[in-house]
Amino acid sequence: MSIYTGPVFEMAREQFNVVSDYIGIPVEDRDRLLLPKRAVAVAIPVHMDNGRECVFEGFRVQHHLTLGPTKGGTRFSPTLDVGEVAALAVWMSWKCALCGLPYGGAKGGVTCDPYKLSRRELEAVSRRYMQEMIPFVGPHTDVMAPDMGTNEQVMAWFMDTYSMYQGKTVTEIVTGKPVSAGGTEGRREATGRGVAHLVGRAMERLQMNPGGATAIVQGFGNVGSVTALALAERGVKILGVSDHTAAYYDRNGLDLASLQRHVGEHGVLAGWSTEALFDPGELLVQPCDVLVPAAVEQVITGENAGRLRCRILAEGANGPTTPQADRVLAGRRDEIFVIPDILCNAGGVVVSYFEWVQDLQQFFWDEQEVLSRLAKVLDRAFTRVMARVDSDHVPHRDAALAIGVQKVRDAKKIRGLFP
Ligand SMILES: NC(=O)C1=CN([C@@H]2O[C@H](COP(=O)(O)OP(=O)(O)OC[C@H]3O[C@@H](n4cnc5c(N)ncnc54)[C@H](O)[C@@H]3O)[C@@H](O)[C@H]2O)C=CC1
Ligand SMILES: O=C(O)CCC(=O)C(=O)O
Repeated sequence: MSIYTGPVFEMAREQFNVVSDYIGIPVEDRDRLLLPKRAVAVAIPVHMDNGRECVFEGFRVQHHLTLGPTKGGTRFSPTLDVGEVAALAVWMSWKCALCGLPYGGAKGGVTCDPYKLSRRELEAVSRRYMQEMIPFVGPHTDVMAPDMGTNEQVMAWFMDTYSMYQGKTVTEIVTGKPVSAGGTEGRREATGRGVAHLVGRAMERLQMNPGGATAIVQGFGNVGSVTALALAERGVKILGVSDHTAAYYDRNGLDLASLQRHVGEHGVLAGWSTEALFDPGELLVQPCDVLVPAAVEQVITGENAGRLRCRILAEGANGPTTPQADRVLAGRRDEIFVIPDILCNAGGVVVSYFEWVQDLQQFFWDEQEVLSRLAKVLDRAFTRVMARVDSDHVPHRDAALAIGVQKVRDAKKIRGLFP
């Protein structure tokens, strides 16, 4: 029996099969493309502040090494399992290939609740996780980055731990580090800014004006908060936001600066206001021009997809939309413009690629250079996806996935990995 089980991996498999049918990949070639090259599971013993020892489970899944090292984030979440990590690694592969990055996909993480760990405990978990992973990662093997539940500080601890074991500083072992520790300008904001940039491209195509448009954002961490701010900078009014502790809605628009101050002080949205409190489940189906799921998987489902009242669905999160929802949305193609996750949130890994390149060269760019290169890569990917949608009349997700999957398949074929 496969170790890759669970609803999130099944979702990645179903999407892959839909696209394989579309581009004609024989059934017997599919496992070679879908099943990860390697999966590592480690135990992470940590002395907790209460004096007890707690052993956390950690994972790293490297999907394929055909185009270069593997690349992808690290997730700290209480429900994480190897099936979810593998799905996220598979999606990283298609994303990197779609954007023309010289990487395979990877993902990793620890089954823990970062909101319940003290700073000392978080540092201990982070350092021990990297220490256990040292034999399996490297600047030309597998390069980690942040994902849900981790941040620049965790990346700095990863880099420091790896470097201590090498006896020298190896900044290129992880991306998403603070600028002061060898990171690049623009990485922290890259995913959210990329989402807003692509919303802008979608609006151009739909002949919509961002000034006066409205948005709702689920998730108010790195991706959600930066997306909300970047959309607001373009003139979009933010009507609703949520995180795992609270949801707020105001049809006149929310005060983003105040929300950000609150999260900066308290770490979560809860406690910001009593008047604007809203039912989190209902937030996604409120009328708006742009809906941005920027938190967990599988929030747009077969049940609520028919009730969405947005014009653009911009998938900041990985895997927010189930295949059942995709079937509903396919029937609503003229009403809802989907920017699929592997395109929509690619800004993060694109700037991670720039960070890796800069670290390898020890030659650093200014923020303007990072941003203009980011826009170029995202524009190219957007144009390619839209060209495929126009020529083949397929849903946007299928077009994006087809480009990514085909690129990996071609590389494997030319290297002789298929009979
Ligand atoms: N950080 C990055 O550069 C990238 C992140 N992503 C994806 O974006 C999503 C968010 O990641 P980050 O912002 O980095 O994580 P984060 O840890 O900074 O923030 C996650 C946010 O989601 C909220 N959240 C968690 N469960 C929720 C729920 N059930 N309902 C509503 N909100 C919930 C949290 O409270 C928090 O506000 C994930 O799907 C991640 O894989 C994708 C590409 C790059
Ligand atoms: O920046 C990276 O390398 C990966 C970011 C990530 O985890 C993602 O795009 O889902």
